[in-house]
Amino acid sequence: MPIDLSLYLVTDPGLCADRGLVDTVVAAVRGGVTLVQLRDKHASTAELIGQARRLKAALAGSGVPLIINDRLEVALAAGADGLHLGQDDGDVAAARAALGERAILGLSVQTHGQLARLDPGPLDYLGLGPVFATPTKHDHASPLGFDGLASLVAASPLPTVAIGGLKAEHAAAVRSAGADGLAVISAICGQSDPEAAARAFFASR
Ligand SMILES: Cc1ncc(COP(=O)(O)OP(=O)(O)O)c(N)n1
Ligand SMILES: Cc1nc(C(=O)O)sc1CCOP(=O)(O)O
Ligand SMILES: [Mg+2]
Repeated sequence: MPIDLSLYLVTDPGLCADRGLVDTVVAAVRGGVTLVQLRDKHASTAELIGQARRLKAALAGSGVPLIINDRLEVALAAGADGLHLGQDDGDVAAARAALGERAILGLSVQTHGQLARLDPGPLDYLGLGPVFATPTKHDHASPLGFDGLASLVAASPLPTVAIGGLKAEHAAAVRSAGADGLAVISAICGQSDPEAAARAFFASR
């Protein structure tokens, strides 16, 4: 089945803390989120596996896949639906071999050079960013803006999702740039009503 990248929620332990990770994700899915990524740069492997299993149980029956950020062993142990890797997070061909053909495998891309060097074979989608500077990721690359995003999308051999500083009011411009969807953290995770925050991304459709 093709992946629906329309609205991709990436979680953050700090921003989701008030409402709790699972409640935030469940509410966001009610609001229309189509894909969820568990991203926690500080949790131990055991903690991440526990979080992933709880999220997977909460998403059961929703049709929304659970992707794990960075950590192949967590994706495997938790039976997650996929993995998202950055440029320095490991070998995509090895990840595909370990996860199997049915898993969803994504890769972050920031430059045309990275695009030119990648082998799309093992991959399902690319995360392109950051569109804007964002305090949520301190080590992000130079912002692309919408023109830079459109240029990468046009050269991409795979479906794309834009990320970095994106809010509901950017949905139309991201789609005009040709991306298949938006990935967001703070526009949903940090909000008091994650369901309404997610719904707002579809308001201008
Ligand atoms: C959908 C999506 N796109 C890009 C990223 C960033 O991945 P990476 O560059 O590996 O940075 P970290 O998220 O690991 O800090 C992502 N997570 N998801
Ligand atoms: C996880 C992540 N990756 C980025 C990239 O550019 O690859 S930007 C980013 C953080 C996105 O958070 P927010 O939606 O709050 O700006
Ligand atoms: Mg990473």
